[in-house]
Amino acid sequence: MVSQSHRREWTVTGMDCAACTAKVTRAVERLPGVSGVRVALMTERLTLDLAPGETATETIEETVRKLGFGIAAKGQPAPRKRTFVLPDTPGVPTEKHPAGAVPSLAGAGRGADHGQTHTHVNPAERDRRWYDTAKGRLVILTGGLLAVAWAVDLLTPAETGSWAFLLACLIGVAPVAARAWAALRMGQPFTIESLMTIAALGALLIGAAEEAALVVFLFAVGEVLEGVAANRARDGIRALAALVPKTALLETPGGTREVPADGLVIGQTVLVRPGDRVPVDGEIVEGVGGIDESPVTGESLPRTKGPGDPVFAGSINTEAALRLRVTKTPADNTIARIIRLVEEAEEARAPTERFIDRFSRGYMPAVVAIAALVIIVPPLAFGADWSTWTYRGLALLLIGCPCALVISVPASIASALSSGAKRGLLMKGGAVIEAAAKVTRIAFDKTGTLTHGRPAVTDLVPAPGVAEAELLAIAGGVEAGSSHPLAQAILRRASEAGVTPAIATDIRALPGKGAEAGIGGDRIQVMSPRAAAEWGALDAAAIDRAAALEAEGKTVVAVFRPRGTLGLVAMRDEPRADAAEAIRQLRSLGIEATMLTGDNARAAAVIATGLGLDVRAEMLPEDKLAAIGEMRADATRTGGRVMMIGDGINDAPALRRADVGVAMGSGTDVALETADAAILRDRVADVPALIRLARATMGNIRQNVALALGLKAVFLVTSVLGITGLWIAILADTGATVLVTLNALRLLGYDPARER
Ligand SMILES: Nc1ncnc2c1ncn2[C@@H]1O[C@H](COP(=O)(O)OP(=O)(O)OP(=O)(O)O)[C@@H](O)[C@H]1O
Ligand SMILES: [Zn+2]
Repeated sequence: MVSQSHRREWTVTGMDCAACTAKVTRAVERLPGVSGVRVALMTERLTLDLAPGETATETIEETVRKLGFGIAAKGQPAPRKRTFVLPDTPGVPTEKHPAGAVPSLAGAGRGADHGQTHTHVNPAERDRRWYDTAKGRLVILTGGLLAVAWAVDLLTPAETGSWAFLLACLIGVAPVAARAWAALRMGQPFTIESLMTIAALGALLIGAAEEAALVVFLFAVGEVLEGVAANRARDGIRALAALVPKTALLETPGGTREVPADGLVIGQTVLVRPGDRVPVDGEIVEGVGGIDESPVTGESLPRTKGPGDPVFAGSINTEAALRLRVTKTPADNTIARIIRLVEEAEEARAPTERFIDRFSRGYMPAVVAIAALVIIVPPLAFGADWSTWTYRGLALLLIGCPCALVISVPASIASALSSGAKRGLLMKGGAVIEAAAKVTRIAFDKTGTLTHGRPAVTDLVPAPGVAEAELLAIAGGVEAGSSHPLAQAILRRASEAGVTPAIATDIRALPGKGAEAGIGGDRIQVMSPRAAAEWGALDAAAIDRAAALEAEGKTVVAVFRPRGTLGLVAMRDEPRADAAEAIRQLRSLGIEATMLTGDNARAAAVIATGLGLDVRAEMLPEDKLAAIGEMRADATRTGGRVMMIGDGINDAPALRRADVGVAMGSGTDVALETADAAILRDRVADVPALIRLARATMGNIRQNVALALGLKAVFLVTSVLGITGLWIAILADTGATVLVTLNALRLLGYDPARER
């Protein structure tokens, strides 16, 4: 049976905690035709898998609305709560250009737009004020009623006053009870609203009308505060989405036209004026200028780019007018993929989070049962006063709300993900953060990770009777089809020397060893001296010479054919400037770093000694996999994890084998999907930064869980003992939620680059 379910997305607003998302999930998954439900708190996204032909979206939207949340199809503006304004970036004008003011490439000079700095406000993201929302109106309603009741109480006999409080409480709790009722009808008896309603009505029963009215008001205030805090945590993700301009200047035969950026197609040419944000991933075809990629990669220094260089959507063109050829569809932009990754990461739950989820599911009913016992047992068993113990039981009911506990983990994780994304550190979710925090060993790929990955030819050693140019031409011929860094080095040198590579046939790569091809009737091999020696291709003098070059930290390849050796080519790849410092930082974090390389042992040792880390050289790709397996077995014994850092291009298997595979540098574009994490800048120092961020996040989560549980525990005891009352209970509950969210927000300002 071939049935194609389809996926649809909505934006759901007003969810402040994981209890809210659970409510939505459980209500929607019961609807006919719904097979898969995902609700993301921080991105406010509802994703449903619907049966073929299922279009009853009205029922879905109606259901969510009944629960008290706002909903709109993805891309439509949904009712919001706060104004969201992108921080003003000096010198960056908005993408709105006055009609007729579109400059041509020739006319657009440096600073064409200077002096006109606007604040970028995305109208779709313009939120409503808190007091416009249902929760906000509840605050005003309950607060107003409470004030009136107090006035009545002051000015009239006590009897009338308590009637005023009764009325205030009943009217105030009505909207809450309605939401509780809606959830109850969808099979969810225990929600914060139902607890609240029971507590308010119970307080009325025992004659605590004034306090009941106050509790309803404080509950409403708490809801608004929670919403504000949750929204703050979301801003990070929204800021990313707001980076890409909505319009682009498309070049057409009829001139330059302003078009929606999301309608661009590959191959079109767009104009990017100085000061503008780049609207799309593309390649420069004309113009040279500094590109500030900090919004995308976190790299703060603008890089000078010219024709042929790639640029990312969302980066800022700082000085010159540029003409770009569109190379990626807008949906496939690097920034779009980063946003998707952060969003999906937020939905991927960490083990800790799953545990808390399970815990809180059984927790609500347990709280209700305990509260019932507190109310019933003392009066029945010991003849204690009913109203005293009812009061204490109700307080316990309010304390029992698990909101703070349930939001503690996702709030920290969402903050950490946004904080990381801002700095070009991407992690795919809570599970990755948890594993990264536990890393005790890191395996580094050498080429392109610890080194620049752009070796240069240093020595050409032709065999007697062979000309340098001939050696280069033949080696270049074999390497012509290869993207291996060594091949590129040889080809660059050939082109610099004006040597045309020989024409080669049947080129074959020998992974971890070299390459071979047919040239002029001979089978030519370009190989590591070690592999060449296995062929018996090198004489003693050549072996000595290769060893001497390798001892200088160079990578040597031998070029030979069955009839004899043609010579040696030595190349050198410089370590990245910050690599040694990064390794030192890792060591101070208690992490053991090892370099894995296919390169020769002597050269590898020279580089490793310079950087101060262990090395395992002359490894074939499968050896690297085995080494990571060993390291994992070793680390897990002590509860540690193994991280592998590579450029993501040819080491994807090794990245997958590690507990945490991290793709680093420019190749990450390719690796975003396969690696667990990515470091967008070419910086080794971002590796310790990633570890620090992960550890800080786990620390933050521990603080949050302790804070939530601790506050609850303290007030649980004081409520049962009758030391604190109903309104303290509700304050403690929402207070804990707000504190936990604020604590999580501290991660947004956490600078993982700083050693502490
Ligand atoms: N295309 C090639 N041309 C010449 N030599 C090659 C080529 N491919 C591999 N080799 C030889 O095999 C060795 C190992 O190559 P491999 O690709 O496994 O490692 P690498 O990528 O150079 O280094 P690392 O493991 O640090 O990334 C190289 O040092 C080189 O001697
Ligand atoms: Zn809640």
